[in-house]
Amino acid sequence: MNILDKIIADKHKELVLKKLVVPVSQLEQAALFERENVSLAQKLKVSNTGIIAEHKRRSPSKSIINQGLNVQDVAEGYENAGICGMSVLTDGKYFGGSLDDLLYARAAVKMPLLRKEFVIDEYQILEAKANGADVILLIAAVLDREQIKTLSEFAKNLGLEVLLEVHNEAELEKSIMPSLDMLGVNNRNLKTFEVSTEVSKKLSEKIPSEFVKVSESGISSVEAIKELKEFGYKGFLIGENFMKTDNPGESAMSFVKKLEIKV
Ligand SMILES: O=C(O)c1ccccc1NCC(=O)[C@H](O)[C@H](O)COP(=O)(O)O
Repeated sequence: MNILDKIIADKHKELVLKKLVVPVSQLEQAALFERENVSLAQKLKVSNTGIIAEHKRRSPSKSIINQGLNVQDVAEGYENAGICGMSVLTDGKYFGGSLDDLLYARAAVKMPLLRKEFVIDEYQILEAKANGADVILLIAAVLDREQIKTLSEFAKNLGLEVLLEVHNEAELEKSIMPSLDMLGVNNRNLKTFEVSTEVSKKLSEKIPSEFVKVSESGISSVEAIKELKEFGYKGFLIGENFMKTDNPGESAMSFVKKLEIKV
């Protein structure tokens, strides 16, 4: 079993328990359920920099990254840095995140928030909405076409945007459909942890132009972003590079400033 299989097996168990503790009706009654969505796709389309910065305490590939920070401080720092949106990892077992992280980030900032989760069930999309997300992630490596269609349409009906993540051509080909807003290419192979921005470059020409292209993982320099922009990418998801520092917001701010000079 690779790490992705293990995560998904755990998600199935987690969901059985969660549904017993918090019924759908409770999620639908949350005050944030009525909140109007802020579009990440629109922000990326008009931005010169396109940074989506992630809150990531630890990960299966890197173990501990930074466990000593307050998510609200990180969110405020990122917003002050002028980034386009924030990704909040909500998986507890493998990433040290929680839905509370999403809720606290929402309380702190106005910018679009992506719930970074291994979504396999509509219930998780309701949780995302109830806890202040604007965007959900769907990972093609763990979903078939029918599931991508059902889950993305469900999210769209709730007013959420959908970032669909792929890592190879087969995943991309099976996933293209109108209910997606952004197509993300993960430079990290989630089964082997190998990372290369060449993956984004190779897949770029296969992504239809109506989708906002996002390059994810392993990005740590403005030069890498400059190169990826030449392949049509408008969004750049960065986690560890900011989170490994004592002040991710300040790191993001100096990164954005350097990028503005270069682009
Ligand atoms: O990051 C991991 O080790 C990982 C392992 C298994 C599944 C997903 C994983 N990461 C999720 C992500 O996609 C990244 O957190 C995100 O793209 C940011 O990556 P980075 O800038 O390299 O921290």
